[in-house]
Amino acid sequence: MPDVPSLDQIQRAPKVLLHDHLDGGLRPGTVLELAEQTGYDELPVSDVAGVADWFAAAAEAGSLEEYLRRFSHTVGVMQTEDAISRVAAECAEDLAADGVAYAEVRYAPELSTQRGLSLDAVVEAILDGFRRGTARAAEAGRRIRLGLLLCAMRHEARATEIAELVVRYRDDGVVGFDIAGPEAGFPPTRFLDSFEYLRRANCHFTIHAGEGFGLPSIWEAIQWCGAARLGHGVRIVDDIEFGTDGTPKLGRLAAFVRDRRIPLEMCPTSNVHTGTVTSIREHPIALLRRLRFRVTVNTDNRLMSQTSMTTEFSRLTDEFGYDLDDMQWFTVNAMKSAFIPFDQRLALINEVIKPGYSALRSETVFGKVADHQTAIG
Ligand SMILES: O=c1[nH]cnc2c1ncn2[C@H]1C[C@H](O)[C@@H](CO)O1
Ligand SMILES: [Zn+2]
Repeated sequence: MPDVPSLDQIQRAPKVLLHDHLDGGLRPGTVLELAEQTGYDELPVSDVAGVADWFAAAAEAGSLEEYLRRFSHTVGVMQTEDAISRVAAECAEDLAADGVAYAEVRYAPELSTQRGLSLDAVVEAILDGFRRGTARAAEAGRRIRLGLLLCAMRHEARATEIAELVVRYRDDGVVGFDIAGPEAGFPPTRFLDSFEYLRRANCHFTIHAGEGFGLPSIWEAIQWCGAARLGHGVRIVDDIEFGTDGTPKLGRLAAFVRDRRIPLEMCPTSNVHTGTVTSIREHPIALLRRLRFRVTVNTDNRLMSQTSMTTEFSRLTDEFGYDLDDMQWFTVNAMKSAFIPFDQRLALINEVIKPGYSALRSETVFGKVADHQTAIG
């Protein structure tokens, strides 16, 4: 019988997050305050509970396109350097409080240029916020390290500028590139020149693929563009068949993804909300974990999907009975797949993740011994 971790243990366990959108994780109260401070008057609601509920209605979106509509209001309040920096600082603090030891948070700087900010100013405001938030978390006794991924929006045409921005800020906390936004109709090869440029510059990138569109999108992301990781990648299961005896048979693309250990940045709750999967129970993460794909667990959008790393893991534990060993497996997978240098990843695995899980495991063992002694004593 596996040791199913308690909610408190899941929260305290060191976690690694590779896929989290800065504009998908604002505190509801911050959305309201920033709207007032920056003169943004298009919020559909005017109290904190109303804001939280309004964004949470994304849970009923049912399609990626509908889900994405909610972002116009978070982006709407992220148009000044102070506002962006505050959002980034709170993001660092919130993730640290959730027990995240390392996170790569992503944002599309082009979204914050509506009032004239330059792309560079947006990036600097985020990095400044990360520094302040990380320091505040450290003061509260929580250590977190953050990297920034810059996204280009798939339905716009600024990928070249954003790729250049990644190169410009690579030594200051920007660790990679991504494309985000509607997937159907905007295939990865639309940005092939940007991906080729980044490869020649030895930069890392992931691509949202296999969420709002299927295998062709994943195939392009990997085989044409050279993505190091897949954002979601859920629909890789379309390339797995089952024999009459239930034996899974991998198609060539699925086999390639597994053989090459291409990380899948899976976001279970978000996938339910975008209609990519019907429920957590039906989520392919269980099958892919069993088949030993390099699966990782992520939040995507904490505000819209009302989630956190603790919530994601507790939902998975409830549905699939995952224990601390499983949690550590997902976490080490994520740390191995991060875009920071190898020696730093290794240090986090050996000095933070493994000792953290060992401590939790011994707690469980000693807890049992203590219970047993109480029972016989
Ligand atoms: O799950 C997603 N798929 C594609 N795009 C997404 C997802 N979640 C957020 N985005 C978009 C909306 C944000 O405005 C943008 C940058 O963070 O990325
Ligand atoms: Zn995403």
